[in-house]
Amino acid sequence: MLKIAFASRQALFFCHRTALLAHNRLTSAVTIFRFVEVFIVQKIHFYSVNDDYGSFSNFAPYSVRIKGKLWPTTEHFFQAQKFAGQPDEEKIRKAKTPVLAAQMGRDRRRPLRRDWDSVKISIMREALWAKFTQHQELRVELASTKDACLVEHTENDDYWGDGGDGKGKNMLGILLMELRAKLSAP
Ligand SMILES: Nc1nc(O)c(N)c(N[C@@H]2O[C@H](COP(=O)(O)O)[C@@H](O)[C@H]2O)n1
Repeated sequence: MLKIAFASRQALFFCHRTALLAHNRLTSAVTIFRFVEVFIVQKIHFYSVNDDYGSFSNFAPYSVRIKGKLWPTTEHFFQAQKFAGQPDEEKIRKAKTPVLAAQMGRDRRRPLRRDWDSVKISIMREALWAKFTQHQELRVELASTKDACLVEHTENDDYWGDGGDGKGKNMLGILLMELRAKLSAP
C-alpha cells in the first residue's frame, strides 16, 4: 500500500514537472516571438533599378505628370526643381536618362536655388506622391511591403540613402514609408 502511494506521488510529481517544463518552453517561445516581432522589423533594401524593389528608386522608368508636364522619371523632376523657373528646368526634363538628369542637377556650374535645402524634402514628397498615385502597380508593390523598414541602401548617398553602413539618414526610405502609411489610411 505504501509502495503504491509512493509511486502515485512520484507519477504526480513527474506530471507536474513535465507540465511546468512545457509551460516554460511555451512562455519562452512566446517571448522570443514577441521580441522578434517588436525588435527585428523586416528591412527591405533597394537601390538599383534592376534589383528587387528597384521600382522604388527615383531612377526607375516611371513617368509622372506634375506642373502640367510629363517627366520621364521622378529623378528628372527632382533634379529639375533645383532650377525651377529657369531654362535648366526644361533642359533637365528633356535629359535622355535619369542618370544624365542627376549629373546635370548636381553640376554646380548651374547655380542651385538658394532655398534648396529647405524645399527639397517637400519636392521629393510631391514627386513620390505623383509616382505612386499615377502608377497603380507601384502603389500595390509599396503596400505589399506592409510594415517593413524601407531603406535606400547605397554608399553613394548618406542623405537620401543609408550611406551603405546604415548610418545615413535614409530620407528616401522614410518618405516612402510615410507615403505608404498615407496611402493605406482609411
Ligand atoms: N542611383 C543613385 N545614384 C546616386 O549616386 C545617388 N546619390 C542616388 N540617390 C538618389 O539621388 C537623388 C538625389 O540626389 P542629390 O540630392 O541631387 O544628390 C535621389 O533620387 C536619391 O534617392 N541614386
